[in-house]
Amino acid sequence: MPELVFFSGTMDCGKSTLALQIEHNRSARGLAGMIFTRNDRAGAGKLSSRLGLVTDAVEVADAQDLYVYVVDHLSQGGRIDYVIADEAQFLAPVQIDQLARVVDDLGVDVFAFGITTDFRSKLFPGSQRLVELADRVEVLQVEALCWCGARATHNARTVGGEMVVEGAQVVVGDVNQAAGEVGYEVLCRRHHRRRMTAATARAAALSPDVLPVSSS
Ligand SMILES: Nc1ncnc2c1ncn2[C@@H]1O[C@H](COP(=O)(O)OP(=O)(O)O)[C@@H](O)[C@H]1O
Ligand SMILES: Cc1cn([C@H]2C[C@H](O)[C@@H](COP(=O)(O)O)O2)c(=O)[nH]c1=O
Repeated sequence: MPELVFFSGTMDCGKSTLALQIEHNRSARGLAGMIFTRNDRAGAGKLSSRLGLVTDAVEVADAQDLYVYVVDHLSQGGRIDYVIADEAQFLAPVQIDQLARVVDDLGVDVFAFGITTDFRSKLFPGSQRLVELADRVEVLQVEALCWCGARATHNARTVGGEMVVEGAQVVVGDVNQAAGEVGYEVLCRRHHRRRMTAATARAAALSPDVLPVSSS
């Protein structure tokens, strides 16, 4: 049975790497994939992983109908055995419905990859629709870690290392950004709730208030 599968996790947990591996394994066996992406850090029309691999992809536009795109490709004699959609959190809910239709009406597997929640721990609309429609939601096996060593489950947006909670839902960026820049850090829920990033935890540990009291 063809499936709509949502591979979800925090930022930096290996989603794009897995997407590239699925693409590699299937194309190595002569299967043809259609790869969609949106707002990849490597630029328009790219699917990239932090491991350095990158491949060309179709950059999805705002109002693009993904079902029609796939049907057009097939009717022009193209072949599509599976679809990969990376950065799927940035797709509109209606585009997720179109991907589900690709599975149901065309019998093509769709593998979608994305983060579930934003920096405020609210669902992205595209991810919400994926959770609602997917045949399976798969959490990636290689877990990203919070600075405390616990499994990271949440994405924090940072400015100069400090967590911020105001701003637009979509700001393309990366983890480990230079000081002063807008970046992201993955945290466990406990530290996301307390807005405690690696930098603020380090600063708190160095604060004189928490140094051991001298006996002299
Ligand atoms: N220098 C490195 N050596 C080994 N693994 C790395 C290195 N840099 C990144 N990674 C791996 O790549 C993962 C990020 O992969 P990526 O596909 O870009 O993540 P995602 O798409 O989920 O944001 C990290 O969690 C880590 O496992
Ligand atoms: C939490 C959060 C993330 N983003 C952006 C930042 C990155 O460009 C992508 C996630 O990419 P990754 O391959 O999973 O690392 O999403 C955003 O726009 N808004 C957010 O709240």
